[in-house]
Amino acid sequence: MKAAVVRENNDGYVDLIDDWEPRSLAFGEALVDVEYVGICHTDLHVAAGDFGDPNKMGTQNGKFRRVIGHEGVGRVSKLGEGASDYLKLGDRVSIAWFYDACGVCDYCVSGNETFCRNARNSGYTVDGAMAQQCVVNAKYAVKVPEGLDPVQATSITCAGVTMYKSLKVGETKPGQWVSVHGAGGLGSLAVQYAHNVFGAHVAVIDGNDDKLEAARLNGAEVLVNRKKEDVVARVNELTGGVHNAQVTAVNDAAFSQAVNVLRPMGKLVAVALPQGDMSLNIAKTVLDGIEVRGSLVGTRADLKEAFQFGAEGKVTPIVEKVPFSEINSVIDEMKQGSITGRKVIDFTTL
Ligand SMILES: NC(=O)c1ccc[n+]([C@@H]2O[C@H](COP(=O)([O-])OP(=O)(O)OC[C@H]3O[C@@H](n4cnc5c(N)ncnc54)[C@H](O)[C@@H]3O)[C@@H](O)[C@H]2O)c1
Ligand SMILES: CCCCCCO
Ligand SMILES: [Zn+2]
Ligand SMILES: [Zn+2]
Repeated sequence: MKAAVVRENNDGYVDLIDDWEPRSLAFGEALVDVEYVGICHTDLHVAAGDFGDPNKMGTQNGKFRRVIGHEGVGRVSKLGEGASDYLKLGDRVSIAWFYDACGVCDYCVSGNETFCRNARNSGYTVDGAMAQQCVVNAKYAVKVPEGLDPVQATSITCAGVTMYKSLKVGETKPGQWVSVHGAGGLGSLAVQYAHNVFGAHVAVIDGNDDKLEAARLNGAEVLVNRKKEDVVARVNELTGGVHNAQVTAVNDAAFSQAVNVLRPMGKLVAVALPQGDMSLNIAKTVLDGIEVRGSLVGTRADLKEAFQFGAEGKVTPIVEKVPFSEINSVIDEMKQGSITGRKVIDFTTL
C-alpha cells in the first residue's frame, strides 16, 4: 500500500512508498481505510525533525520509517478484539494528533488528557494517517458526525479543534476582541470559530492578501497585512486592544506583536511552534497583568464539539483536494505561505 513517510535525512519532505503494511491489530484497536488527510504545518515540523527524529520512534518492515499525518478521516474496515465496544464496521472516524493516552493519570481524569505524559501522537510517535490504511485505538478515535463533509472534517481534526480549544483557553466571550496572528490552516478556522461560535469581533494579521480576504468573508472585521502596515499600531488603533491574542503564525515576531496588542488583563494563547523562545515585554506583562497560556490541540470532547459546529454549518473549512503524488509540492506551498485554508490528500482515488 501507499504511504508518505518521514525521510531518513529529515530534510522536511516525505518519501512516497508503496510497500506500506499497517501493523497487526492489538486489543482495542481497529483498522481504518483512509479517505482524506489534510497537511498541517506540524507535519512539516515532524518531517524536518524539529521535535526529534520520528523515525527513531518506531519501525516499519525492519526500517525506521514514520508515516506522517494527523488530519485524517476514514472508515473502519476491521475490528480487533475489544474494539466493537466503541466502533462498528463502516464508522467514519478521525485520526488526530491526540492518538491515545494512559486514561488514568491526573491529566486524563481531569479533562486535560492531551497533556498526559504517556499520550501518543499520530504521525509522530505512532504511524499516522497519510497511508491507505491506518490503525487507531477504538476508544480514542472520535467519530465524524453524519452530515459533515469528510474533506472539511479533516481540517477540524487538527486545525479546527486546536483553535476551538485555544479560544476556550483564551476565555473568549461574546462581544470581545480576538486577534488572530496567522491566517493559514489554523488561523482561517480561528476566525470562524471566534466569530460564529464565540460571538467575538476578530482582527486578523497575515502577510498574504488572499488569506486576509478569505478571513474577511468569514467574519473578520479588522485585516492587517504585516508586510504593509504596523501590526501593533493598526490593531490597537482599530480595536482599542484585544482581550485575547491567538498566535498561529510560525514566526517569533508574531508572539511579541501579540503581547503588544493586548488590552490590560489580556491573554496571549500560544499555539504556533516556531523554533526558539518567546521574548515578552516585561513592563507590559507586569503593568497590564498580561497572561501567556499554551494550548495543545483538543481532547476527544473538544473534537466532538468542534465537529458538531462543522456539521451545523457554523464553520466551513476552506479545503482543496490534492492527489497523493503532490504531497511534497503542497509542503513547498505551505513553506511559501501560499495556501489559503488547507490542501487535503485524496486517498479515495488511489
Ligand atoms: N498547539 C497545537 O496544538 C498546534 C496544532 C496544530 C498546529 N500547530 C502549529 O501551529 C502553526 C501553524 O500551523 P498551520 O497549519 O496553520 O500553518 P500554516 O502554514 O497553514 O499557516 C501559518 C500562517 O502564518 C502566517 N505568518 C507567518 N509569519 C507571520 C507573522 N509574522 N505574522 C502573521 N502571520 C504570519 C503565514 O502567512 C501563514 O498563513 C505551526 O507551527 C503548527 O505546528 C500547533
Ligand atoms: C508538538 C507538536 C504539537 C502539534 C499538534 C498538532 O499539529
Ligand atoms: Zn496539526
Ligand atoms: Zn494519562
